[in-house]
Amino acid sequence: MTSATQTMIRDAAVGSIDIEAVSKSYGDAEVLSEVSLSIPAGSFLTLLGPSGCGKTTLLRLIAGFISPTRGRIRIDGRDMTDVPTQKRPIGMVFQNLALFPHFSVAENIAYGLKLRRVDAASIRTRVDKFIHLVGLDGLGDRRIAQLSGGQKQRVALARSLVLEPSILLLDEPLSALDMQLRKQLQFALKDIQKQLRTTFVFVTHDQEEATMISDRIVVMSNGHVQQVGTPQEIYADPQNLFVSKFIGEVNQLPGRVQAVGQRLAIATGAGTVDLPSHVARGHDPAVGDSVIVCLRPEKISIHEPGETLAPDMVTAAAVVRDALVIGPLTRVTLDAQGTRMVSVRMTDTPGRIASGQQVQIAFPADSARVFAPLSADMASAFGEDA
Ligand SMILES: Nc1ncnc2c1ncn2[C@@H]1O[C@H](COP(=O)(O)OP(=O)(O)OP(=O)(O)O)[C@@H](O)[C@H]1O
Repeated sequence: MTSATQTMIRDAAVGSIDIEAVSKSYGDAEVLSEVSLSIPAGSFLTLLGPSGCGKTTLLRLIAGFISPTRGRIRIDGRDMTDVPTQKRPIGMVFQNLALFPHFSVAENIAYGLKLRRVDAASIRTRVDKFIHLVGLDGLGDRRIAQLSGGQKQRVALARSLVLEPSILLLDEPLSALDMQLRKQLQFALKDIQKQLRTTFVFVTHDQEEATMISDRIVVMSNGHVQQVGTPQEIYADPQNLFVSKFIGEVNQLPGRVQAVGQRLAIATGAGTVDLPSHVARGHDPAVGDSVIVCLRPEKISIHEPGETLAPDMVTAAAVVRDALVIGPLTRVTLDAQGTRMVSVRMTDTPGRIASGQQVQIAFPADSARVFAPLSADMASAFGEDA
């Protein structure tokens, strides 16, 4: 880290946000329901969910563009619910950049400082610092019209950050960029956030993007928070079927509960599976309940029929449909007695895999998760009937 960036590091104690039981209605329609969320100062938090789930509404509430119907919003412990936007310690970056096209990069970045009547020498130093921070060295004199989409987005970022807000709100800032540029900017954003320790609240509907850049993710649907956690927690231990399906790929075995107690016996199309009862999430399954057994593809291993496996492995007979090599990983699609399953393994894993091959698939019993089926409104987010 350069000494220039060191001087910009803020006190990590500022920039915390507390959202307390916030609801927002438009007419009869409640678009956010009782959302409570604590965002620590200096963290990178992402609001993730399908279109229309309320991400932008929550961001606009934090910004103060709109007011909650119920609930309070605090910043650094201070009630900001009725404080106007310009008095909140907040900067914003949107997909629509609203840069001044005929101004240079430096003039765009300097704009907010000039409005604040900062002296010319300080403006020059700060603009140079932030041009460097966002990786635009040497482009200060370029017109905005002469920049690529990614470079423009970097200017927008610098223009907000140069005002040194303790919180930066970012609403799908990368969604107009092509994949490669998007990846570069994701790394740049994460790096800049780490250096400055500004609190970033980032909105996306792209789960891969959320997983790449966030310290913590808030998964939302239909105006409700479904789960808050690190990307790893949310992937490894989703608390309901919506989160499980929304983050990463998941195999689903619909089934009916046959026995409960210390173990759960669940009859599925691929046979009866016997699981420890602690793998159930979000509900206590009862005998007769319809449930969905979920498995991440990397938890499913492929073996010769009849091969003896460890006692904690759940097994089922299956036929290989196809195997696709994607660099270091091979994605194997299987038919487990009528249920489509996907297994992902390292390409250099020993053992032959060929279409039509009869195999035994297996997974550790405690790697499964058992959920209640999706409600109709949640199923619609995946284009499904419940
Ligand atoms: N001013 C408004 N008046 C009425 N309804 C609104 C208004 N603003 C948003 N909504 C509704 O609130 C819901 C949440 O909208 P919001 O923009 O927060 O969703 P989002 O998760 O950001 O979606 P997207 O990813 O598509 O931007 C939607 O059903 C939307 O139609």
